[in-house]
Amino acid sequence: MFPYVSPPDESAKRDALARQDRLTKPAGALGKLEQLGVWVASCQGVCPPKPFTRPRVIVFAGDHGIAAKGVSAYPTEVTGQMVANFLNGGAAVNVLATTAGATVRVVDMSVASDVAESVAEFKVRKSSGSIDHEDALTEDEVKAAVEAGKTIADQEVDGGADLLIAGDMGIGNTTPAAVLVAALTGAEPVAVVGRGTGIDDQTWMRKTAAIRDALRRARQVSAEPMALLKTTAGADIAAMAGFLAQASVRKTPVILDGVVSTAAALVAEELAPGARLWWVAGHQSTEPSHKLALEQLGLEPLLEMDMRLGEGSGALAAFPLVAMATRILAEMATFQDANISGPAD
Ligand SMILES: Cc1cc2ncn([C@H]3O[C@H](COP(=O)(O)O)[C@@H](O)[C@H]3O)c2cc1C
Ligand SMILES: O=C(O)c1cccnc1
Repeated sequence: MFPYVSPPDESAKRDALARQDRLTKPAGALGKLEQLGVWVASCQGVCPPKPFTRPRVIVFAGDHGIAAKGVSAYPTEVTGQMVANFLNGGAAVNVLATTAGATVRVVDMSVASDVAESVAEFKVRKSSGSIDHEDALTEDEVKAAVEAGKTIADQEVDGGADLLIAGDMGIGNTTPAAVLVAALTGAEPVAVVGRGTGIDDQTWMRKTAAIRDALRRARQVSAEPMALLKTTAGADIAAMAGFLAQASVRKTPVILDGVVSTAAALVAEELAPGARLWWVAGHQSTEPSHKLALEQLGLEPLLEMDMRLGEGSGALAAFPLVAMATRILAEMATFQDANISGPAD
């Protein structure tokens, strides 16, 4: 389904590393901002790198059958209501994107209600199977969802997007995300269960039992990414996996968000090995399985802000750092340009 993913450009990386040392600062003094700038240059295949002109957030919305088991602090109808909020510009993702200079697109992959025709082009179904005892999707549905994610990445890159973020909206979605992380890292249910939207202890117990039951089914197919998505993800998370894989095929850098986008990323790395080299982790959310997923991908989060929202919010909070890192490498004067003495020898 996905062609070979080539890694970011080594020669641009070498040029970027060398240029960092020529800029008017003590060598290494901008710390991780320097590494980030080098990563951007290697993704773009050019040094100095180009400042981002069209960072894009795609919010993948979908409901989850498992929500009926009482695993969230909020009711299912919030998913559709939040899609309307995104379209009206009133959600956290809208404000953060505007502040960061990014734009937002919403895609209804599997919301339980009909929200807006305008964002339902790729809609696969309403909600998903209750993963504690049945598959989330059928074979055809999972293929359509991954294909939709792939098409959306193509549309965005063809439309000029030079940095991509996948956000999530779906009541109950931290349950399938936790199951995916457990299935792909070998962790136990209690190590991956989190408080999601802010659940109480009773709900936590129901959620842990749901994760345990779903994990029993997921483990049987954990070596086959499409079967794992069919068993465990909804159409929203499956589309996100296709989107993240295709972003790397299209050599476009991605900032990962929280536990839901990172769970999708774990599967994307299975679908398209090497894709992870095109991603940075925007933040580490408070969900315990997010840390496990990031470790498995070998990604260190840029921020730790105790955020637990999704929607792309953590990735957007990190975007200004990525933009700064890029412009530092592109626009700072070198010692030679500014006629400043280099290190004493
Ligand atoms: C108003 C509201 C806005 C949100 N935006 C993102 N989420 C996030 O919280 C939900 C996941 O947590 P859980 O698994 O506990 O349901 C998802 O909708 C996710 O996108 C929201 C949740 C709510 C209530
Ligand atoms: O980690 C996240 O992105 C997250 C956490 C809680 C609820 N929704 C998303």
